[in-house]
Amino acid sequence: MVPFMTDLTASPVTDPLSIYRYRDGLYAVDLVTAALSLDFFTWLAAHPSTLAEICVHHGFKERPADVMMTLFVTNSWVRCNGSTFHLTPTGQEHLCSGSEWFLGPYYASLHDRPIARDFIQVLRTGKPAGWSGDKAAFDWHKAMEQEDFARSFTAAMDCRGRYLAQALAKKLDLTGRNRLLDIGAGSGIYACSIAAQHPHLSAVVFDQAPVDRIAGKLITERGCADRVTVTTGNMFDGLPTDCDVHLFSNVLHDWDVNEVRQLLAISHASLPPGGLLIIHDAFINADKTGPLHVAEYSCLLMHSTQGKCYSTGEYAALLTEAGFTPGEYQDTVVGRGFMLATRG
Ligand SMILES: C[S@@+](CC[C@H](N)C(=O)[O-])C[C@H]1O[C@@H](n2cnc3c(N)ncnc32)[C@H](O)[C@@H]1O
Repeated sequence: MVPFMTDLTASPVTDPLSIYRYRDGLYAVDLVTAALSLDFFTWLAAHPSTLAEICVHHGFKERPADVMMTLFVTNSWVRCNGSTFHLTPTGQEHLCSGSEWFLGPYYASLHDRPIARDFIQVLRTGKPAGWSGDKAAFDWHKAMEQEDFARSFTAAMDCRGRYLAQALAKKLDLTGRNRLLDIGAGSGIYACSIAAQHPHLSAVVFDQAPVDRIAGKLITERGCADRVTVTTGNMFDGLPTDCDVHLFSNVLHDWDVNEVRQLLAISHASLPPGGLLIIHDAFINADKTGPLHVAEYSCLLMHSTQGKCYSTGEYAALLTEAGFTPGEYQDTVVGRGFMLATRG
């Protein structure tokens, strides 16, 4: 077999963790600021509430409210007893007006930051920022149909994936598997890295135009074209049926729970019995108490996409409902990891 031109099995010499962390966690402070601008913590101290009660009282939608409460629990400002959220002593002392240690005014000069203001809209509409009725606003999915935006977004995913994909590929046991379908593949860096690490596999990169063309060029440049091909399509319309491994890498986190359900059902319908599904992403833990950097990253996704970082428990339930047998979560690098599931 001819080796790929780029060694996609190589790891970097140094650790880029802090560089990923700044980018991933960037929006969390704006969500904290938004909550303080509504004096949310003072209200919660007086009214311990379930997520549904918080949503009803404040007119919030469930997806953004869940991301917000997960951030606060993860920071130990709020705890969840049963299904009721209460302020912790830290939250009561530093986040409630009336306390001599209240830090709200320290954040007041940040209230008008554009992202903090967006968060109030996202909490109230449930729609990603820019989708809330402003026609001129940014629509990520529409933008991805434009060549220039698709090229720069795909480059962003590609450079991030160069490190994450080799780490994932090294942890996967794909013995006895033949052909991988990388769904919403972007540049194809995951398909190429997995094929490089597992030389018996072929792979299909599945994405829509113009990302398909961008991926095709990169796959050729990396010397992977003899084993990695591109198929163009809309994943919501169905998937090729000739693969025994499916990969959703950083795809499900862009979508709300109904679309995740739909995508898992489509994957189930296209895999053979015993087929393997890999979800590669940043996962909240099962009891939704961390990790902090994933709770922070989820703020960015909640702001800009229709999704969030789902918990391992939420994925296990959705996978079971779709007819898969979910496996344990496994870590890779920089707060990412994967869950495997077998098609029943
Ligand atoms: C966040 S990127 C993830 C790219 C890559 N899997 C990774 O891990 O970096 C989401 C990808 O899903 C693709 N996508 C979005 N909607 C899609 C659809 N309906 N059908 C196929 N691909 C889609 C986008 O074009 C984009 O490449």
